[in-house]
Amino acid sequence: MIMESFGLDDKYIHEHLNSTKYLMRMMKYKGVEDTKEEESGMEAHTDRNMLTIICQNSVADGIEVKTKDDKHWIKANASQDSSFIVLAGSMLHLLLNGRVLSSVHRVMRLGTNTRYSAGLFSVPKTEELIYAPEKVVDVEHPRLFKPIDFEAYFQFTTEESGRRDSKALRTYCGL
Ligand SMILES: O=C(O)CCC(=O)C(=O)O
Ligand SMILES: [Fe+2]
Repeated sequence: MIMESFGLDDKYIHEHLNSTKYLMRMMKYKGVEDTKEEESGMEAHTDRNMLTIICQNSVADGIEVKTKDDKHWIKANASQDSSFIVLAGSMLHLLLNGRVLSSVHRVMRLGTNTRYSAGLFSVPKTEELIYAPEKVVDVEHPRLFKPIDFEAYFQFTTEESGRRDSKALRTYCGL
């Protein structure tokens, strides 16, 4: 499991799991008119939650992930072995002190067929402040973010149009 490989023990992981809730969302994207090649389905953004698992129907791939150098979009097609796409959100980026990147992604509507997707979003429960544990902080990896209240951060991103801002986390609580 991802957290164990970062040296976090069972106790920490259980506390973390107990502090997480799960939301499931089904999404439907209309196909484009056959005169058009492709159109936006969901604009570029970074998920604000912890971890997202997306399952998209084979009719239309759709999800594209931005490369780290910010120059290209790559189609994030589910492989033949697994039909899921896993995306790290801003909260996982904060929790692991930047060691996992939360990718900027978007949905494109390609072709005339309707695209359906199902997303499972793990979301921190609001009572707990979220911060990187000492295990992932050291001289080479100084603490990047202040502890935050997820709900307050979420609110910030809606007010400051931060959903479109891939640097919203840094702006809000960067050290
Ligand atoms: O519908 C999809 O495939 C992805 C949706 C998405 O990125 C989101 O809801 O954050
Ligand atoms: Fe997303």
